[in-house]
Amino acid sequence: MSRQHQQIHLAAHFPGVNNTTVWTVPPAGPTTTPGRCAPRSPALGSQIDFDSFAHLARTAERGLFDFFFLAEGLRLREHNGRIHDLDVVGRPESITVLNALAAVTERLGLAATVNATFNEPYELARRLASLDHLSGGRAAWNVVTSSDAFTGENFRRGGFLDRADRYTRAAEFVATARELWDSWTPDGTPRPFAHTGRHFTIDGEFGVPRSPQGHPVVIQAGDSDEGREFAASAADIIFTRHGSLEAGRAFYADVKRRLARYGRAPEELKIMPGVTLVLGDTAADAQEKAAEIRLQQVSPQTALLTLEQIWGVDLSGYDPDGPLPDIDPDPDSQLTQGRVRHGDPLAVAAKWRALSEEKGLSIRQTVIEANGRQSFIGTPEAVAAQMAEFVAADAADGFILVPHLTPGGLDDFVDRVVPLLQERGVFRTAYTGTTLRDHLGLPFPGERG
Ligand SMILES: Cc1cc2nc3c(=O)[nH]c(=O)nc-3n(C[C@H](O)[C@H](O)[C@H](O)COP(=O)(O)O)c2cc1C
Repeated sequence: MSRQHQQIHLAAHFPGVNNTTVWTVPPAGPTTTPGRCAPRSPALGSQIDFDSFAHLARTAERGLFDFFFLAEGLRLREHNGRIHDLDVVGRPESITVLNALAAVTERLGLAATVNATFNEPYELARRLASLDHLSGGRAAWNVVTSSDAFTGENFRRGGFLDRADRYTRAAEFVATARELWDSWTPDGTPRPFAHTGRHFTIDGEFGVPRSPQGHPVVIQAGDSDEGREFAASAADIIFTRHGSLEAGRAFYADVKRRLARYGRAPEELKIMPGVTLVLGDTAADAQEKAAEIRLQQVSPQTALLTLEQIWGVDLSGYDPDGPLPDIDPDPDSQLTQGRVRHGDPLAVAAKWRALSEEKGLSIRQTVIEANGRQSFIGTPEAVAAQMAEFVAADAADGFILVPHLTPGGLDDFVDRVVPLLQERGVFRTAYTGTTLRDHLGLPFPGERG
């Protein structure tokens, strides 16, 4: 075998739909100020400027990454009319941004998060096939399934589903999109399509010729049993939150085991956790930086609102630097609005109380301790070694890196860690193909267009 080492796949996540990002661009003033909230107006400029997207994408391509990834937040998280102070407002629509990035990159895959609940197959299949054409075979679709009424209110028809239906719709959506993509022959002849199903009944002729990848790469993000099953049946990549070695190994084994049921080989679905990292010249330096970043990511207001998501009651009267509330959560509360779900509120509250008591932590310190851990902290050598170990131990096939600074947060990784991964023989030293399917080593559906 020429390849002794398991190869790592890398993607760059452009932050911006929650409080991961510490908006210190440019770095004015001390970065150590506790609880410094992102000023909205300077942040607004850098998150919309095309230069920000282009910088991160070019950095990822310089680092020979597999793809660039845009998340999507259709509505800001809100509690009692209060919006999370570090959440990003006003992010441009993802596929539009990726079409523009296709013009300033050559090889990098371009992945858009688009919701299967609030869109329609014909239109989305057309836009993704168009991106695949314009980029020469680099398009990917992260299929998300948020279906809450709060987000649904944005859409004309109320647009939300029962939780139980969100994956049946997503699965039929992806299958229908693939019927449309397959309706043109590789030599350029359109054939009529007709789809009759529970969620969609459509027929006609698809407007876009077969694209270079045949089917844009499909990514799934969702962690429930139905979500994993949907990924095993239909996705090329899973974007997961399981970033620790043990949780990663359990998730990896569980998901790969499901593939055989669909006649698929384990390598046909790549598992890529979203991870954060902090590099330092020494281990102590990295730990110190990591603590500063955690403090910035969890402002006093973020700490209280995070707690409200669990407790389900208005906690605005509590002091973020004081102890946890002694009242119990309301598990049936409608107070919290948004995407983040922490699991059973009573169980989470009990866990957080125990943590706070054991270590003598305030509300804010508890949230930081429970939620704010970075995945890889250390010198470039240590981080490269840990990443290689993860992949060798079957805890992941690669990583979606979520930098905490935009747009320069990946520069250090590309300059200092990528060369070390290459030296270890676990990461490419040049792109060998032109499409995202080539980078990922994924099969091409049907005949190559
Ligand atoms: C790693 C990860 C990233 C996600 N990113 C997004 C996103 O960018 N936009 C979105 O609307 N939902 C996002 N979701 C939410 C999922 O699509 C889904 O609605 C949610 O996880 C509930 O499904 P589940 O019960 O299967 O986990 C993400 C979920 C995960 C696990």
